[in-house]
Amino acid sequence: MNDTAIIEAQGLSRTFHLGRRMSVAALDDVSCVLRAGTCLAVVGESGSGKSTLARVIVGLESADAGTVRIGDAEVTPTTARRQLRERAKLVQMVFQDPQGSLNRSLPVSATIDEMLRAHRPDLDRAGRRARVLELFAEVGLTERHADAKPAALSGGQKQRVAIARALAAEPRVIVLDEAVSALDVSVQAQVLDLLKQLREEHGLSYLFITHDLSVVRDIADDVVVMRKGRIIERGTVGEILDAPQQPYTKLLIASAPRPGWKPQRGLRAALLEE
Ligand SMILES: Nc1ncnc2c1ncn2[C@@H]1O[C@H](COP(=O)(O)OP(=O)(O)OP(=O)(O)O)[C@@H](O)[C@H]1O
Repeated sequence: MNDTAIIEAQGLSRTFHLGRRMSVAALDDVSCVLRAGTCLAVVGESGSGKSTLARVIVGLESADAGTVRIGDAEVTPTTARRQLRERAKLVQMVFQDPQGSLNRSLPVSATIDEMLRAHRPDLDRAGRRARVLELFAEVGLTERHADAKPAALSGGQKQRVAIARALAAEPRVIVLDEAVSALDVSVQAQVLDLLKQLREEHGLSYLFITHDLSVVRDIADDVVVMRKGRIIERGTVGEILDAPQQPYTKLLIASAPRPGWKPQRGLRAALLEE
C-alpha cells in the first residue's frame, strides 16, 4: 500500500435534465482519490450518485465540469477504439449483473477469449485457450466451468467469470459497481476473499461502489459517503465505520444488514427525507 494516487477525480459535476423543468445533480463538485494498491469504497443510498461517479471515472459518461486522472492520463469520454483499448488496460469495470457480458448461447470462456483477442494479439488460438484456463484457475473455476453455458453457472460463479474477464485486460484498477450486492452472504464473502487475494497478487486498486455497508469493512481501506450527488464524509474505513460524524453516515451504518438487525423504518425515512 502507498500514498500515490492511481485515480484522482477533481470537482466532478454532472446534471441530468429530465425535461424542461426537472433536473438532477447526480454529481455536485465531487473530488476523491484512490491510492495505488488500495480499495476506496463509495457508499450511499440508491440515487446518491455512486454509479454516475464510476461511469464518469471510467469515461463511459461525460462530466459537465471537473477532471479525472488515472495514472498519468487524463480520462475523457471517447468512442475511439485505440483510446478505449488503452483505457481498458488502465481500468476495467465489474457490474452487479454479470449476465451483460455473457452470451447465453456460447460457453462462458468466449467472453474471456474476446477480451484476449483485443488485448493479447501476441497469443494464437492455443495460447488464448491456455490463458483462459489460467484466468479461470485464478478465480477458482475449472475447465468444466469454462466450457459451460451461462445458465449452468451460479450467480457467484458468473461473477467470478466477470472478474476473470476484467483480469484478462491486465488493468491497474477495477471498478466494482455493486459487484457482490446480488450474491448470498456466504457467496459474497467468498468473492470478497477472492478480490482481496487478486489485489495482492496483481497489485490492483479497487473502486468499490456499494449501497451495503456490511461488506465495506472487509475490503475497503478508505471510504467516501455520497448523498444527493455530494461527498458528505470521507475517511479511513475505521474512521467512517467506527466513528462516523454525519447523521446520514450513522444512519447508513445502522441500516446495514447484520445478524439480529432490525430495520428502523421511521428514523430512516425521516433522515433520508431531511
Ligand atoms: N442517464 C440518466 N438520465 C437521467 N437521470 C439519471 C441518469 N443516470 C443517473 N440519473 C439520475 O442521477 C441520480 C444518481 O444516479 P446514480 O445511478 O448515479 O445513483 P446510485 O447511487 O448509483 O444509485 P443506484 O445504486 O440506484 O444506481 C439519480 O437521481 C438518477 O435517477
